[in-house]
Amino acid sequence: MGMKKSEKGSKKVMENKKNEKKDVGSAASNATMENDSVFASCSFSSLGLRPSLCDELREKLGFEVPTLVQAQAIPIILAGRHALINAATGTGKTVAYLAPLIHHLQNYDTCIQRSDGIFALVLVPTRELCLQVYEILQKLLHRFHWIVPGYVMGGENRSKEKARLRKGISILIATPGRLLDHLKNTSSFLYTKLRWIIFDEADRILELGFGQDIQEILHLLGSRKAANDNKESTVPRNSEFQRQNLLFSATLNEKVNHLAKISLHNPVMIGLEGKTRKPVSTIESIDPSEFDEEDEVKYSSKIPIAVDYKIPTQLIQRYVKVPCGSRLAVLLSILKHLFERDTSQKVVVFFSTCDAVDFHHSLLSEFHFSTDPQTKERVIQMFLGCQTFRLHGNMEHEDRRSTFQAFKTEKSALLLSTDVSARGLDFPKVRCIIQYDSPGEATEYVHRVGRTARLGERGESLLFLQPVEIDYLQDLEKHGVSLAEYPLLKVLDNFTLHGHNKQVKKSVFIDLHPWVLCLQKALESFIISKPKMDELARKGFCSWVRAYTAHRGELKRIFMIKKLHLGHVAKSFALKQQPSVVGQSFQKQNKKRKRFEKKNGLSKKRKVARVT
Ligand SMILES: Nc1ncnc2c1ncn2[C@@H]1O[C@H](COP(=O)(O)OP(=O)(O)OP(=O)(O)O)[C@@H](O)[C@H]1O
Repeated sequence: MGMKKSEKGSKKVMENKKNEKKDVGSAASNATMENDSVFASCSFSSLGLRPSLCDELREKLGFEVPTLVQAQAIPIILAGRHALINAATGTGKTVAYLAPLIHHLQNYDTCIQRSDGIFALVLVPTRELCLQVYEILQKLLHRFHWIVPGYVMGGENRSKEKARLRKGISILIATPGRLLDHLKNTSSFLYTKLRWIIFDEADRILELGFGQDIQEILHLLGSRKAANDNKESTVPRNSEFQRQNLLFSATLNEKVNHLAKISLHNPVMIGLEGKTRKPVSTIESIDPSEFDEEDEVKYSSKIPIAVDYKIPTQLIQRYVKVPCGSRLAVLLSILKHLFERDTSQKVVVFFSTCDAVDFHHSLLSEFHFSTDPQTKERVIQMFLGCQTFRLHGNMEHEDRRSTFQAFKTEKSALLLSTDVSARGLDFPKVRCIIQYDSPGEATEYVHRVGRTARLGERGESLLFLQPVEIDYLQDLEKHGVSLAEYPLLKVLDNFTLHGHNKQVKKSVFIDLHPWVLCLQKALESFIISKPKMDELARKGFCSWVRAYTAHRGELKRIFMIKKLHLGHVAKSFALKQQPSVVGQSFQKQNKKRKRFEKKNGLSKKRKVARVT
């Protein structure tokens, strides 16, 4: 390779670096930082990217101008700085890191070769995100055929991955577990020329419990420094370049702090306005030359964490308060309303467990409904006329892959998913996000709703809360997220029940609303008539209760299983009775709940509410 062999090559790299540093300032002045706009008023070439790459961005991805985060991050990354980048969901962070890598790799004097091994490593939390980044990379590298993209991830065939690594990959996208596996067991995996390590959705990687793996990966790659020390690991490596590590997420929390400390050297912060000692609202203020030794110590010892999360300003965020026993009927009603309002649209519903996804998926794929049970000639039709997909971590790898691709390309469809879809996935034209099971941490709320309203497009989100969970809104408020109430009764009143819709006085109580009662009855009859569905409902119920008890920290106070009536939870799975074989722990929880109700006089209140 050129720069390894020739002095001229390395001189050129140095010269390029100097020019890149100069470019930081000039690009900065071109990027207009308007708060409400997604795009910057400058061109990709003014950020310092090579013309051929700018052509590729335009021709292969259709990107004419950079987004704001791209305008901020690209010059910094081109300048070789470590960076921590925080920007709202759907604002173009992927290309913000891919473009500078490709710029550098196409810039080398002599073309890089497969035998050089990897130059850049992108770590992502999920398989779907791995594939998504790989696809974008493939498109961007179309004309730069000598730069080889590749991926390794859980679920794939190890030997095939080994073979691909042996042949050589220049930019590798990986999930942490599988990467560590190859680092330890694939002798032909060459990473002596590794120059960039990028953590996409850094906080999620850590939340998924990959912290230990990441430390080991950084250590094996020779890119880890001790937490209290700015020196990098002494693991030998053969690289003419300085390492450059980058951390990206729409939500940076305390967990990222340690990772930043051990992996970033004198980082530039982007998108943490007001939280850093030096404001970073303009690029000029983060000119690398401004950083001194004192900054370095401060920045590396404590990364400022944004308290307020960035949510697309055009997103309409609402919550709906639903009594536990009516949750299922209300979910189905809202979905029906959405797909009748707009027959061509995409909606994602988030659940807390894989079993809950399976149950609701089977139900929605099979449930028929007639609003007129009296007439002889009943018109029985599918309750929802749209195509329904499911996605979760317990699915077969290939099913997961095909669902992900199919939902991407569909024009109108419903996706039922666990949080495996919450991070980074870019499904075009998703119009509405429903969080049927609450997300727990506010960060997850932000990422789930971030699957809509991407890149300035419109979108709406709806959070289901039970009356006893309503304090969760305050938790979101603490992060600057406020939600308006969804007009549920108005939506329910619009459904017609043949035979008695005009006469029936509409109820102000959701659980006594005639439409809800009728639908709930039909759902329960449907489940009872299908043993397979009944089994799925029971499994869904059990895993839901387990997940509910797993809320952590502060949230335990809000999501308390003992505040719930398990019979009502069973109703939300269209089960007439609470499953009897639910294990000792649930029975214990039930007793606890009863004691709690007795102590707080809740059971009386409940009875009163039912009478009214
Ligand atoms: N400069 C651009 N011009 C037009 N479209 C763009 C541009 N940059 C990115 N996009 C598009 O914007 C969408 C969001 O981009 P991307 O997935 O990179 O966002 P993100 O910030 O990483 O989101 P998340 O936080 O959810 O991971 C994608 O569909 C992408 O193709």
